Amino acid sequence: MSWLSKKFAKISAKRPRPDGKPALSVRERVSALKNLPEFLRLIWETSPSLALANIGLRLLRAALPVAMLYVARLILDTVIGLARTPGASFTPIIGLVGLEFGLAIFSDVLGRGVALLDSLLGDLFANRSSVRLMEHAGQLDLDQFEDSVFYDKLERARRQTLSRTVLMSQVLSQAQDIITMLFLAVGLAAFNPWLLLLLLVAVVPAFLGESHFNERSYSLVHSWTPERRELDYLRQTGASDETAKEVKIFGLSGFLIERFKMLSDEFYQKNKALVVRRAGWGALFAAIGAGGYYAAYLYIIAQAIRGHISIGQLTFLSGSFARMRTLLEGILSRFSSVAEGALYLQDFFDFFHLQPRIVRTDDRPVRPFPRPIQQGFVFENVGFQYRGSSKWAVRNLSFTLRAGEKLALVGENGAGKTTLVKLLSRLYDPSEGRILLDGHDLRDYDPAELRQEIGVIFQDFVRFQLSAGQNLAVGRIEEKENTDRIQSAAAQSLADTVIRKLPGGYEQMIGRRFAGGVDLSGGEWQKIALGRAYMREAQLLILDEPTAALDARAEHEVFQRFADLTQGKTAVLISHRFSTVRMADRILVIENGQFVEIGSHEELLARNGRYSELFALQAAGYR
Ligand SMILES: Nc1ncnc2c1ncn2[C@@H]1O[C@H](COP(=O)(O)OP(=O)(O)OP(=O)(O)O)[C@@H](O)[C@H]1O
Repeated sequence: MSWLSKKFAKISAKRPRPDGKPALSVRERVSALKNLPEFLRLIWETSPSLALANIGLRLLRAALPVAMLYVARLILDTVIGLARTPGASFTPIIGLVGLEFGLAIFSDVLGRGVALLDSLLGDLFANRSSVRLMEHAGQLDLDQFEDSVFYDKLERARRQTLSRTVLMSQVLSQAQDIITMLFLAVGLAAFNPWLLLLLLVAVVPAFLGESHFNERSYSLVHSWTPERRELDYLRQTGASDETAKEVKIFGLSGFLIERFKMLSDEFYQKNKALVVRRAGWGALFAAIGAGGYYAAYLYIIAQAIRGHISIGQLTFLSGSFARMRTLLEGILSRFSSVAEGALYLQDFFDFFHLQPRIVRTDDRPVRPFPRPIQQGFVFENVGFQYRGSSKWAVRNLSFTLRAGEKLALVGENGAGKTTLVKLLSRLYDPSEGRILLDGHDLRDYDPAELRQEIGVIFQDFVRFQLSAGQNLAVGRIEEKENTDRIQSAAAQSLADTVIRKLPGGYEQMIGRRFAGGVDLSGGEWQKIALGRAYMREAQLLILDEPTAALDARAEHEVFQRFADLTQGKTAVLISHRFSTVRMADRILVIENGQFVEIGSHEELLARNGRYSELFALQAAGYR
């Protein structure tokens, strides 16, 4: 078995069988309907005026079919009457035909009005949902983004924002058709109530079939969310500017395509089996429905032949029956797709029910943030495990980051340096132990205020596809219009030398994603990202390998400036270059997430421990 097929077999084994027992019980499906009131409330809030207009037009539309059938009946009876009376006047028939014409035009106008309002309301709703989605995602914790179950929820919610507008039209059309049905049912019941029963017999099998297949289809799509996400990822990786370079160099195209084909083919086959069965059963149920209609038709014809009803009534009744059958079929099958839509809605709401844990809560009194920080940060036996990982990324970490000191973190790849920085900025909370700021747990401060006081530039900083000025301004987005501040941050981080060379200066779009964008070298991007740290008036600055891509001269200059510009501020530096590290007041060495030693460059060299060993190793490389 190849590596790929083994991995695939593992995935398939984990997934509930879509063609086996349904993933969701009937009770769950019915209970999903409880999401509809909340959904309708959201639609109403999107635009009460559009929603009201929509309901008004639909109510009018609901009454039209019965009115049109009734006019048609009058026309026929009048025609037959006129045919039997030689020399009779045409006037009544012209009036009736004119009325039917008017109703037809009115119906068309109403139909277009409803479609227009649906589309406007749907667009507004989709926009509003996307905004809510982004707002909510912005409040969630970083570790929630690193969890694949969360990602599946996010993915389903994202897909929902657009397709829910379809559900909206369906729910409204459902209400409209039910009202039309009631009007028609009154006429039919007055003639013979048994016809209503016959109608149900003709339609119910189709409804049951539809609901069954809808549920299967939902289970299939639901259980395939991770793979569909992978398919999107493969499609994106196989054809995007960001990956093109490595895909080409390593000849990965075939590998990606093979994986894509395998996954997409399996989904296609599963889905095909389902739709083929659905089509077969659908045809059978449609035949039962047609049988019911023709039985009723025969009965009504017999009544007309016996002279119990007029020809006009015959048309009215058979028209009502045919119309009701289509309506009822539509209502019932729409009911199951509304129920299905409500299931998807559950995913949408599930995402919004996810709550961040790192928030300001009422059960802990919030301390005002110290300005300035007096003592500093104390790590007390801090340990952290990433979600879903049994390994400790850091453990038993105890040390002090004094106020105003420059602390460098040294350790091999994977030692836990970035994790430590994420704990310091409360992107995560420790799994054990605690971090104190001026003697109080970090959790006693407002996380938003804490983050305002911390400026972090990560090694994998984001290359925003925005203008050069905006790329700096993201460090303090409230100041995006403050050109003086942006330019001074650029000067401090040496980004000004990069921006000066750009044809559009600060307005120049950078990155290649959009038209007119200019790409930068790794070091140039880094200088710009570094400028973000200077945009902030943070008391604690953290630079996680901020100079890795800089040349030796630029790095030296950056750190000279950094030392000057952060006078009196607390700073944490992560670097693999000892020439940089030695500039710090103290150096903390960690290994496999554990504390090894701490002290100044000279102290650590004198101690002859791990630091001096690593230092000697790097120095040897330069000799
Ligand atoms: N999001 C994550 N989920 C699970 N494990 C993670 C995650 N990020 C890091 N780790 C693990 O935690 C440990 C510490 O990683 P960390 O990124 O803190 O190391 P680092 O010292 O910054 O490394 P480097 O010098 O390579 O940047 C590593 O074993 C890593 O595999």
